[in-house]
Amino acid sequence: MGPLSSPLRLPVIDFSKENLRPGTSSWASTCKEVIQALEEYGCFEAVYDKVPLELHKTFFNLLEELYDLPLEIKRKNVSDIPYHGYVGNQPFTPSVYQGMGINNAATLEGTQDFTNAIWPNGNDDFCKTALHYSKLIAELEQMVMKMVFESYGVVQSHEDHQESITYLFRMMKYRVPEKDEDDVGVPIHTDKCFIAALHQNEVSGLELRTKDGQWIVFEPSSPSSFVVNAGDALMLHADAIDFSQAWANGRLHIPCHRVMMSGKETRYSIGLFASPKAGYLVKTPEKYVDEEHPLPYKPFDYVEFLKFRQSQAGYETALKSYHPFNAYCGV
Ligand SMILES: O=C(O)CCC(=O)C(=O)O
Ligand SMILES: [Fe+2]
Repeated sequence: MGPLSSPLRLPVIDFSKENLRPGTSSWASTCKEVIQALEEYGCFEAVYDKVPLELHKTFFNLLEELYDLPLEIKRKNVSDIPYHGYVGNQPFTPSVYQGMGINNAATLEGTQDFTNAIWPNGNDDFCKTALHYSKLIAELEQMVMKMVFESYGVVQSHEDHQESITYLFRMMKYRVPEKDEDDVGVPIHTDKCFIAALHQNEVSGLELRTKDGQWIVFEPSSPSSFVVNAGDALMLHADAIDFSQAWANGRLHIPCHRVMMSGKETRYSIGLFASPKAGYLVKTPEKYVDEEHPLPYKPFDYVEFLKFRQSQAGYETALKSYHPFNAYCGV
């Protein structure tokens, strides 16, 4: 096989280094790799062994048990925010897909709320494991976000940013399509969050689109790998910074992606999505706005935005643009 036929791969970035701490040379070189990858692909493969393999395995076993519960139990995972609760077995969702969500994940309250809704007598094992697991993944995302802020020269805003976010932990099951059944697991979309970290069992299916329209199938190079993916809210943030500070090449790519099912095995995956908290107004910090650099987007409430996306008007907007922030809050 010549180089032309070798499949495209995501950049691989090692987050397992011993002393990956701000101020060290490995931190500085990893920052560079992160920004290059986010600007070119909007995503990368993070090798992150702070989540022990045993924990991945334990959690994915619990996930199988969770999905073996009757549908009426799984439907107890409700949320008034679109795609934050149980999704599946409805005419408008892909037939092979089911997803459930822990809101306010990486906190004891959030994880307990989920557990108590599904198991009224509690399920300590699930609760503890999900909490530990999501906290470790959140640490990876926090590192990546700190690197983004540092690279764009606004590291002092990272703490405020950290205060403004909440985590949604989504757990997905994709069954093998039947003969002649649609093999789409998740239709093409961009994530709406700031940043997401995704991990899968040994079954691939996640495909991410490059700037020039080619599809990269995520084939992890190690069992400790995550896809780190930039969402629409991060583009907004980076645009604002870029705008105000006239950074050359400071624009992130937000990759469209999808899940396609093939083969004969059930796919499980998880994603931790860092998003603005409900009621929190996403806006360009005032210090970046002046006559020369007018507001790039109108301030908006993220959860209201998600609700808009769910409405008929939002649906029609999404058909026209994969980057619906412009349509929703463009100046
Ligand atoms: O299952 C996956 O790997 C990705 C799912 C996804 O893109 C999403 O839930 O937004
Ligand atoms: Fe996604």
